[in-house]
Amino acid sequence: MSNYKLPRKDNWIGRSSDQQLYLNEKIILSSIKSPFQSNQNKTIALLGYSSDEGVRRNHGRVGSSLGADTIRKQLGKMPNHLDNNTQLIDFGNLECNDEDLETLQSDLSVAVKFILENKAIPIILGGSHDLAYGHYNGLSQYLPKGKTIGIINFDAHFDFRPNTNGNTSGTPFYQIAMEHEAKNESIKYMALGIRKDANTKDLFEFAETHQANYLEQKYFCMTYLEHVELRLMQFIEDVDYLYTTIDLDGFSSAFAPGVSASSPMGFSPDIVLKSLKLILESGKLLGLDVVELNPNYDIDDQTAKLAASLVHYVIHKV
Ligand SMILES: N=CN[C@@H](CCC(=O)O)C(=O)O
Ligand SMILES: [Mn+2]
Ligand SMILES: [Mn+2]
Repeated sequence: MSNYKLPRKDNWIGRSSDQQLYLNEKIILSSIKSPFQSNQNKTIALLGYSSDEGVRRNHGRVGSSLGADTIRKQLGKMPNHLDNNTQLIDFGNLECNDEDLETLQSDLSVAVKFILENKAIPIILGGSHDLAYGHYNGLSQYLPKGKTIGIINFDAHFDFRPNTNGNTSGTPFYQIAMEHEAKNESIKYMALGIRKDANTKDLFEFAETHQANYLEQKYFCMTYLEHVELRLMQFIEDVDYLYTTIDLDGFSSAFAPGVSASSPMGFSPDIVLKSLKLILESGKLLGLDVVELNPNYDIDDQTAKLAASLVHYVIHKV
């Protein structure tokens, strides 16, 4: 794992209380290279994916390589409501230093599998959305054959672009779909918040021909809560495990300006929290990531704080 960087204490700043009232006091820094035994009831493992290459190849605005550390800096300032039997570990970052995105993705798969084998729950901090390909592969390599993983993607985009010219932030679910197709299986995928003005006709056609579930942005809101919950529950019932990926560019830019491709007409945090509640209560969540934070375009740290709040919600409910 040549791209691996150890966790840094200076990413965990904030108030100190001597009673672990804050997450910067709760966090444990550990190396992914040394086996750990989770001796607690629950262990949550944070790992960063730091690369701009996927966005660069996808013609986007670079800066997501700074995302993981920026989320940590906000998360550490937040209150700790975890009980003493829950461990929160920072395993540091996987960083792409030589444009070798494909190696970074396979390093991520190895790391995710390692985390699961040690009975911890992986939460990957991004980082561009190409990390989804590595994250998903790690989850699937960990599971016995025959178990199904449903992908729930909160996103303005399908990310079904062909990877003919290499993997990018726009290709992860195309790659997964094609690998399933080669085995005569179909991808179990649900995208929430898809924007018609941000996905071309061929991407919608790909979604139809590959039985992908999706809800357009105009229906992914509190007005249609019952419908959203029904569609989610139907999807969750049909799979053994869940992989959840939150692309911050799906949120309205009123909430998340700090991304590569912002969405003025995006969704709101309230409907995402309702959806996450269902996902977490299903007990099927295997791994989760928050992707595409680009601090270069953030305003007053709003997007970083939103990302940290989402992680805060998940770690306290998982
Ligand atoms: N992960 C992002 N994927 C989007 C980016 C859109 C854009 O840059 O405008 C996509 O490829 O469609
Ligand atoms: Mn995406
Ligand atoms: Mn997106």
